[in-house]
Amino acid sequence: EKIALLHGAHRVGKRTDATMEKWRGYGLGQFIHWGLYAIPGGAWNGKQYNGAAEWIRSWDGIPKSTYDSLNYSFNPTAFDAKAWAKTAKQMGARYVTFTTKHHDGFCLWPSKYTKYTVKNSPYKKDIVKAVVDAYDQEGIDVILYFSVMDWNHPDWRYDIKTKEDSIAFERFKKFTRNQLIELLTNYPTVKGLWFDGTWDKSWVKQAAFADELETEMRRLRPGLIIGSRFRADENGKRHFDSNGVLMGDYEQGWERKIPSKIEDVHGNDWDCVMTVPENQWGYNAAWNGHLKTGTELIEMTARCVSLGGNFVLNFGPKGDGAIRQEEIKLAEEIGDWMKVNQEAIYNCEYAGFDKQDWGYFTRKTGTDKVYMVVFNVPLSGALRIKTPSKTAIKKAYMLADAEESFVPEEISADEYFLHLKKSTNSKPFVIVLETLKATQDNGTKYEKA
Ligand SMILES: C[C@@H]1N[C@@H](c2cn(-c3ccccc3)nn2)[C@H](O)[C@@H]1O
Repeated sequence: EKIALLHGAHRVGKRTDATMEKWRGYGLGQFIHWGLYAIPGGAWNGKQYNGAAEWIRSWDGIPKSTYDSLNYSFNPTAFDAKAWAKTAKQMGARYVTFTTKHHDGFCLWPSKYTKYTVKNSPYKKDIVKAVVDAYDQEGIDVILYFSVMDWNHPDWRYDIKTKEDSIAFERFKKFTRNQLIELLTNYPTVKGLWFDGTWDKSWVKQAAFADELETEMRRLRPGLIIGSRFRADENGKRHFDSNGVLMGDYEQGWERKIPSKIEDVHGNDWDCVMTVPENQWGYNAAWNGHLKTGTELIEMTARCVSLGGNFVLNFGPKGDGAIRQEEIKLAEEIGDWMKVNQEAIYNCEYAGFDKQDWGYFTRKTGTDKVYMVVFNVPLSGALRIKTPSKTAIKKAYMLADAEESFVPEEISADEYFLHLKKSTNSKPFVIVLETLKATQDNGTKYEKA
């Protein structure tokens, strides 16, 4: 039984416009977390903090006013947005999500609405503009990350308990709206906004304001892409409203985690944003714990695309603006793989085949072309395929070398083995399946492989 909502979802199901269809097909994206937190890089007075480096201001023992004065030390002499964009291009990223303002409130653009910006730093220049222009030139779409929570702003509140809180937070809401309109006006080519810092009660109570602001931003920038993390409905429900309907254009809940089956995505668009270490977004000089390898990140990319989402890999440039060597190396490894196999990632979607242990199926959107992205060759060398009912395999061949083809062995109704030659693949590889859906008008049951 649906309940009446004024500020819940305003659309059921996926957006069908061209801008969103392009977003849906991105496959692989880059996240960049950069700001004052990159200067301490997870350590303060020689002491390493084991939390996320971009949250260091919030850790006990950090003198907040000293942290806040880091804008006077911000002078990234090695910052080169063109070099960043080239790295992203080389990796095969089709879009970038870039931090304009993180929780600490420092703005990487010269906002008119606060002094706490790059303009009041030795660097002075508009970093957001440099990034937008450089990525536009590489043909990589730009999404701007914006944290509503702003630890620096005197009117920010975690909750609204007193009349004074309420008066202050009204000022904060105006400030937030001003900055968002400013970003959309200054950088008209950006395709969307990636909101964060929206979980505290103060903002969750602003259902009507946030709903109206989202509507205003969409009017100002038709086609703008905004995810489910921006606002809550009037009952405080986030991501999914009180009727269980996703708010915004895609689900933004997959932070450092990936859905395991198609049912988990509820027929919505979604992106997964992922760190190389367990949980470091901003630059941390000491990367501890497990660092994901190139192959692991390629597998995460394939897994996301196989379940209809995009995989967005995070980079945390250093305080001087250079990207760290470990990230450059990962971008090269991923890029080398994408150069050969990008056809199985770009403009692909959930294939509708049963998941198999050897890897992931993706489908070229709107076609009968299916890709098998293979990570785990079974000891038998036989790759099992269970096709959707009445689907035949017309052809099967290696994406990297169409001459290397397979004759599927039918082992039961709609179930086949592809027998691999005893070649030792050290890297994930892709097999193309050209399938045929048996339909009434093609007469015969359907042609066998
Ligand atoms: C995209 C990522 N989101 C930010 C984040 C959010 N949170 C968080 C932590 C506890 C509760 C709710 C949210 N931790 N990190 C990270 O700082 C990074 O920006």
